[in-house]
Amino acid sequence: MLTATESKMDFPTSLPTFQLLLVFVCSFIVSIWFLRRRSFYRRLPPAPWYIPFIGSRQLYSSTMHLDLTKTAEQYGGIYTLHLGTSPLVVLSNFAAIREGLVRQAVDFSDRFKFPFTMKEAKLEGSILLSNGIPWSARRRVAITALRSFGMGKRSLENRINEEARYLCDAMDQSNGTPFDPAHLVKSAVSNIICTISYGQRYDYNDPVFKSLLANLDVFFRASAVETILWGLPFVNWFPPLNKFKAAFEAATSFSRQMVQSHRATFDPDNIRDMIDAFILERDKHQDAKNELKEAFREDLIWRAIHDMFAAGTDTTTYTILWLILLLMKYPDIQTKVQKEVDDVIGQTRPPSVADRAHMPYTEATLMEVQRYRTVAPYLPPRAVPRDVEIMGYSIPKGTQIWVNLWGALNDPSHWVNPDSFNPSRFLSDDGQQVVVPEAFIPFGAGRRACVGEHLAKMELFVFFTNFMQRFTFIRDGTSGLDMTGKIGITFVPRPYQTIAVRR
Ligand code: HEM
Repeated sequence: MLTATESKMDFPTSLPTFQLLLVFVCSFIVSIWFLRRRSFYRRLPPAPWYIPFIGSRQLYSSTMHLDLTKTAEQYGGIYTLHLGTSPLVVLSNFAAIREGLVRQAVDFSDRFKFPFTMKEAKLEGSILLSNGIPWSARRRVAITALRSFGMGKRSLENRINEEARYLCDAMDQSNGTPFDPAHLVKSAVSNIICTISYGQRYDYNDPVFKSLLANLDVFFRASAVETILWGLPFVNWFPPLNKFKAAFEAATSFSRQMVQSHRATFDPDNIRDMIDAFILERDKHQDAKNELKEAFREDLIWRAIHDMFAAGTDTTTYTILWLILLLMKYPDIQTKVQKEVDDVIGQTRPPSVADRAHMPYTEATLMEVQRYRTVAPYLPPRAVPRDVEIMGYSIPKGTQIWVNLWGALNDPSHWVNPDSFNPSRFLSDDGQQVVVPEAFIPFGAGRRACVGEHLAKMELFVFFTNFMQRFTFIRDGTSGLDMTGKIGITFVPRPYQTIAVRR
């Protein structure tokens, strides 16, 4: 039998053996994990050169849409870029985008979580930037509200026609002299989503409305480098980001106040607009003990409403501004649309969405504007929720995914001469039918595709036909027709002047 002293003396020899074994087992596990990880990373799609710790030059480019598309010509439709020290995978032609967003929709539908999450931004209340059940529940309420208060409804068509008349009247005040149409178009477009979301429209000169739109612009016009900064974890305090924080605070305080005032007058038997629809949902789930209660938290409602306002204003506005610029550049196309408008609608009756079916050339022109100068050239970044395989490559869980819509809309295997502006590409041989190629995806694809697609198409058609009933847009002799545009969160024309000549 061992004495206490002898048994204590055993420890110095047995403990290191145990520790050694532990270290060995841990090292073995870590090595296996590391080797598997390394071989997994080795199977990432091919990558062009990049600067360690800074990343790939394509991501810092002021013509990012073109650079991403050019890279696909060399590396294929799926490739890897680097942002800081992290790889990110780009889906950059139609085949790759369809494979990810449609065929593997479950794994490619999450948004990347931006480290730029100043507390006030409340990304967890967003539609555009949240994930999981809260995202799908909010998305569902927004789509239902759009249906109830808008999409496809005759009352909304009347509202858009009414707004188009305000807009044409405001343009008419230029009396045939050059003017910049940006503020007028933006105010008119924004008034449609304001009617649906807040239940009211605003005068184009209302100072509160003007400052709301100006603050929205600060965000959407962020440069490529600035948006890259939002994706880095350690720069939240970085002074150049303060202007975005201030603009965000100012723009969103509007939605916050609107939600408060709606709450004060809320009547569950009279749902007036989208804010009321969200308040109703919140009341339904307030006693629940699940994610829906969290999804519709009272203090988060404004966030989803702000998303609808922002996404519904910027994209449609700049599509119309590209349209006016292209009409000036291609007067023959403008004349053809005017003829179709005269033949089908005439000069006196307000346009109707039902006319679309009889106006293939007008429809084809709008589609070609959306293809040729797509306002959303790349989608808000996504991330894969687990390790996934795609097109023979492996992408580790959490990797950021970029989707280059510009690549799909200019993919030479789907579009003949993609660099030329040609509405006829969307027409049947006899010019009587609209043909929609599968690679035409300006509103995205899959589970996260744009919730406002139908509304946007309705707005584009009604505004366009109202313009063509009343005006011919011609260029101001002194200013050029610059098609290069500017990349921010959306792709917009540089400021320009037009002359709206009364027909
Ligand atoms: C010409 C006009 C428009 C274009 C080109 C456009 C395009 C897009 C695109 C490309 C996306 C990203 C889809 C994805 O990630 O797969 C998107 C998302 C979204 N759009 Fe639009 N959009 C337009 C108008 C609108 C309008 C009028 C509204 C609101 C009424 C709207 C609300 C949204 C929202 C809320 C999302 C986020 C969807 C989600 O993450 O689930 N958009 N849009």
